[in-house]
Amino acid sequence: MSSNLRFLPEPKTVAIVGCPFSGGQPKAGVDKGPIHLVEAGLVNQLEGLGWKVKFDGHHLFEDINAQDDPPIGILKNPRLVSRVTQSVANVVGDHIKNGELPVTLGGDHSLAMGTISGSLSHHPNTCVVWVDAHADINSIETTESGNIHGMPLSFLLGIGSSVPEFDWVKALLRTDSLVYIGLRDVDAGEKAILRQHNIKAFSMHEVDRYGIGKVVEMALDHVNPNRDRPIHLSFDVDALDPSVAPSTGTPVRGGLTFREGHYICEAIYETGLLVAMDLMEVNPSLADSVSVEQTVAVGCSLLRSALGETLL
Ligand SMILES: NC(=[NH2+])NCCC[C@H](N)C(=O)O
Ligand SMILES: [Mn+2]
Ligand SMILES: [Mn+2]
Repeated sequence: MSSNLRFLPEPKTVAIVGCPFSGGQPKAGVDKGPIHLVEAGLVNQLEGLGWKVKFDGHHLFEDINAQDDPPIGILKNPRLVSRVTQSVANVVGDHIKNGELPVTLGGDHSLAMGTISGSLSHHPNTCVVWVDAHADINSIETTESGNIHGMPLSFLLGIGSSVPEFDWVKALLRTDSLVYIGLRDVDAGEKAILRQHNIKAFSMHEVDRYGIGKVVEMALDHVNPNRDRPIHLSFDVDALDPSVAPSTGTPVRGGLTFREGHYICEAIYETGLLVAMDLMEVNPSLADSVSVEQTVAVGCSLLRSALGETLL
């Protein structure tokens, strides 16, 4: 059987990049997300879909003492986040070079600075579909929290003043190569950035108006009109409604339904253009055990949908 993914040779191989990292935001526990996803049986589930699965333990990150990592401006843990995401960029890039599909499990969404850099290093023409309640595009000038998980896209796009600590991030992503789905909690400074750079976003308002089928089609028409560019799917579990995925650090009501979230993954798989996926912000320390189990299960099932599971 030949791979249904255009940029992936046979035998179709997924490399799980578990990233137990929480330094891009203040809540403990999000570093346990990847461990829970793997313990829930993710590897077997993907093998069940016909994938060869590579997973040899979670990524080990260097640690930097808090006192050695004072804020830059108001950015918190800047050196730690920079080094960790740089190592993730190398790992993800290497998997793609080896002909594998990297699936990165977060951990907080600052990790996407690494994963997307990794994708772009091998496929410079990659477009990004960012599924999130948040825009994660604050610059050093606009961030109010100083949490870098709210900022990865500004670095990747080269928006705002550069922060020397993040010099390794090559601003290789073009503003017309990014599209959002699911936004509903966007900071004032971020709204200004989206407007100024004409960045395409389908908020929950558009999901309500057009339906998810049309929204995904319009999103792909924007970044990938000829359906020939590699796609990096970065999925923040908080894009889903908190009733669907409660265990996450920054839940926002009014989110995607279970089916809408899965539809996005199914439709991206159907393009045959997926080259990398992130599943971020699962935090098993937040909420009760039933909610945790529910959130972890939904994370696994989103990943299965993006890797070809169908309903029939
Ligand atoms: N990946 C996330 N969950 N991001 C939440 C970001 C929230 C807020 N916009 C901030 O800059 O801090
Ligand atoms: Mn989010
Ligand atoms: Mn996010």
